[in-house]
Amino acid sequence: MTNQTPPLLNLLFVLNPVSGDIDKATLEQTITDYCTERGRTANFHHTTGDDDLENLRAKLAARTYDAVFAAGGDGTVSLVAEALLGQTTPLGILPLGSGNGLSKDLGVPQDTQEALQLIWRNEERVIDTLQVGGQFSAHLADLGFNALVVERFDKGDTRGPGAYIRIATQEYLSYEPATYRIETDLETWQGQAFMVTIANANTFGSNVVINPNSDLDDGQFEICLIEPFPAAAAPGILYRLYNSEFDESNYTRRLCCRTASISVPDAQEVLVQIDGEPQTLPSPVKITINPQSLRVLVPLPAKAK
Ligand SMILES: Nc1ncnc2c1ncn2[C@@H]1O[C@H](COP(=O)(O)OP(=O)(O)OP(=O)(O)O)[C@@H](O)[C@H]1O
Repeated sequence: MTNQTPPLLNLLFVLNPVSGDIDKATLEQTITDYCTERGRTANFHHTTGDDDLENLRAKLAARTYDAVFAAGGDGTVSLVAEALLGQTTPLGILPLGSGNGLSKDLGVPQDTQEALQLIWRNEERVIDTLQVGGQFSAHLADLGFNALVVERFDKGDTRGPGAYIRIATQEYLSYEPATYRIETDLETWQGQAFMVTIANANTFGSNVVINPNSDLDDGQFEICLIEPFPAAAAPGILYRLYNSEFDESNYTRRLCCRTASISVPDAQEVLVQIDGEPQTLPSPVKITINPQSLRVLVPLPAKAK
């Protein structure tokens, strides 16, 4: 569902200074100039990495904004989305992270100057979000291989896509898939998996399409399984993942559902990656949907610009 918005005049930009290893020294001035030229007011809030959700909520409680833009990667987008959950204020995205998955799913331009056009040419879309083990997720969460790589990435000194690929290659060589038990409102599946993705959206920031042809606003989500595969099958699986052919592989399956519970038999806790952030959660991990819970700004369709 999309709606034309009234002019957004008073804007808050939530800036993550470290995301994506991108220098943002001149970003505030660029945004301020762009907004001033178009009769908008730009306000700024910087994340610190500590108590960011509480601090942002306090800022939003103290003053009303017409829209709040996340200027960072998926973690920053998720932070702002959670602060705006269930409210009428829309989320805008300036993609400035390592991967920027949700912005790609929403068709937001990856170039900052082009993305800034969202402040005056936009429409609003209302999307679903998820609760994964009690934690908010606007985009994608997973257990298994990717969660492990994200945890190692998070502990490392280097950000950006190059560091992610280097760690993934190292971890793949020694990775042992776990057994998962997945109970949804419709079915039960148990078996070994290389990774288990809980998908509200379609595409990882790396452009891997883990959940093709699914909607962000259909009241349901998908659990996308990649089962253990021989090394010789890896290039074929990767090819399918980059070409929206997830269901065409012999090693993949998708469960579509409204609620789910995922456990690793005999494990008390599991490592879960949620919107790019690694977390250790008690097993089983329960997943529920927050239907139509977040307003997001998306570009106007091409013919309406
Ligand atoms: N000032 C800061 N100093 C250090 N870490 C910060 C700061 N502000 C936010 N963070 C941390 O940044 C992380 C979120 O980064 P974000 O996801 O936006 O960018 P990214 O990881 O580079 O990109 P992507 O998620 O697209 O791969 C969170 O872990 C958050 O705690």
